[in-house]
Amino acid sequence: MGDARMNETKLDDRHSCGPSAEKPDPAQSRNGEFRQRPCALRAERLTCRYAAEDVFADVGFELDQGSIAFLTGPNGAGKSTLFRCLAGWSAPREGSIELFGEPFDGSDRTQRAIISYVPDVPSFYDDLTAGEHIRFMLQANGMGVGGSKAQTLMDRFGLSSHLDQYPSSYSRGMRQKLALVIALSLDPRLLLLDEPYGPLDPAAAIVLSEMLVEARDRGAAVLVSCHHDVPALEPDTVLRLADGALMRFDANAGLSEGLSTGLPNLAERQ
Ligand SMILES: Nc1ncnc2c1ncn2[C@@H]1O[C@H](COP(=O)(O)OP(=O)(O)OP(=O)(O)O)[C@@H](O)[C@H]1O
Repeated sequence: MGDARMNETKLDDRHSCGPSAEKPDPAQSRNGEFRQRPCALRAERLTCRYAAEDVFADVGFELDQGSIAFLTGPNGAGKSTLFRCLAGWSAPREGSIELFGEPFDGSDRTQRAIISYVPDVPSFYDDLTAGEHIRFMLQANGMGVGGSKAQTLMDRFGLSSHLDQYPSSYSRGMRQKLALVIALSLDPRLLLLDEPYGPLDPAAAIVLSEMLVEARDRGAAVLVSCHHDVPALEPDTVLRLADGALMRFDANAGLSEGLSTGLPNLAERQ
């Protein structure tokens, strides 16, 4: 289920990723000028490990507001581990995360409130129906339950007639849709989705893509992990995590981090 959020935050409160006077900024371009752009998320030199082994080391990237990035990579590369770090669910062994220009370690509720994170296997309360989950999450985040956004999202996913059922009686795809409805109905400024397309049928996958484009259009930053091509969605950036390192492909420039060609298809990137 999406991360609990305590405050509603306006999306148009854009923060520039420009450098502070105190420290050098990795956004500095080759000619020494700074790229002033609205950065939602910045990870610097992240290292995560389980027991004595690093899953990845020295990983960094930026995600702009109003943009969608795909996170790809083979099984076990560390995508879910990276998501948990970015969502503040676990601490990196080394490195730092900035959320809209402020240091983020997951301890600040106001910061957590602007993130919706849907893990690869969303979990739900046993004794709440789908409708009760939605109302609970909206109330917990100080949002009115009378609004139609969650209802509209349920309609679009074909779940409206299942509001009174318990998620435990849902199929895997239905549970994924419910988690996505909750995450999106909270109007997050940063949306972290770990393999959301996996259990969705082709029609639902297109609906999700439409929802993510709408989220991007209203200024949200979206990071989505995926193993296969995603229908009806063009990312702005593709990140590939493999062998403990992160590569970045810019969808417009088609070039980054030493890669000299445009975007290969996702299957080639696995
Ligand atoms: N709780 C844990 N304890 C120990 N090792 C773990 C734990 N969670 C994950 N790992 C290991 O960390 C590595 C990265 O796992 P992770 O789930 O982040 O990869 P992934 O890229 O999301 O994989 P997939 O594409 O299969 O979902 C794997 O080798 C995995 O076995």
